[in-house]
Amino acid sequence: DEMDVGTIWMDGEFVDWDDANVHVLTHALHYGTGIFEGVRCYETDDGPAIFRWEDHLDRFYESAKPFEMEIPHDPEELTDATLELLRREEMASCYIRPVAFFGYEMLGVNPSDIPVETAIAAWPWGTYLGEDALEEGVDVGVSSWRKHASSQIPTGAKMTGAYVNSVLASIEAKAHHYVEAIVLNKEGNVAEGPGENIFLVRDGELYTPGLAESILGGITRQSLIEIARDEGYTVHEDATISRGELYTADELFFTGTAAEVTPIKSVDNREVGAGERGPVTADLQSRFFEIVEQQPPEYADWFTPV
Ligand SMILES: Cc1[nH+]cc(COP(=O)(O)O)c(CN[C@@H](CCC(=O)O)C(=O)O)c1O
Repeated sequence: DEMDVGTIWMDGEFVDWDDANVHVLTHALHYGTGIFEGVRCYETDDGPAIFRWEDHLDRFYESAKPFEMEIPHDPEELTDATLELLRREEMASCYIRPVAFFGYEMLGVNPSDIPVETAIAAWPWGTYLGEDALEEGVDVGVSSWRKHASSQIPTGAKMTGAYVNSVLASIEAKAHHYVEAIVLNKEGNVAEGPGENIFLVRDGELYTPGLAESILGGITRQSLIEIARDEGYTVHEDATISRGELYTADELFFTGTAAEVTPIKSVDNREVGAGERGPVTADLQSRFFEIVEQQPPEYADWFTPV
């Protein structure tokens, strides 16, 4: 199949893609008790380099904390395994998916005696929201499913089971012929996308919901905040954005490892601004891609060479 790039690292071994399997009574399959990361490696002017690897690896271990999950591999081992995987597969630009999960022992909700399994896969992954999404922008719909509150599931952690919320929102968006959803939190204010953070531009200033809005603290979000400020923009990073403000925004865009910087051109069939990628979005999008392709010295610590 088109994703098969050869080998996958599983608990210390490199195994063939087709042999990277788990038992059907794996705890995480039944109860959503896995944690994962999404990381991009970019082909830069100085060779392939992973974008903000340390930040993603930090979040990987943080995501395990609410489950009292002990990942039986230290950061150095996972870093070496990832670099070795990318070198073996000779992939310059790719998407890296580390995952750790309660494996197979016995079922029952409590995972405390279940062994933890860890795997790292990588494959080429193009534009997340469609071929022309980065240039043309995407049409999105506000979901009728609300984001679970961080008091119900820690939204700062990338827990596999939590993504049923994102899946439901995504199914609904597609059913309504939208490319993607925007999910509101239980207060009815804007949280994020199913797999992305969101930014709003109004009168040249940027606004993005903060952690109190039950969002994932995205690494691309953090990068865009820093890049925008370096470019002289004012950024409100703990904004509370109401649904109506989505309709009257000058510009909207998603950020994420997979989504990168994707303009939003309409919400619930209302055009955003001129109904196309806005000027501030275009400016920050091109600066983001310039950075990930050229590794400029001022952002050098964001890159781990392969
Ligand atoms: C809910 C959610 N919010 C925000 C983000 C952006 O976070 P960051 O990647 O650190 O900037 C992601 C990443 N979504 C990952 C999974 C996508 C998938 O379909 O699976 C990703 O972009 O890798 C989310 O899943």
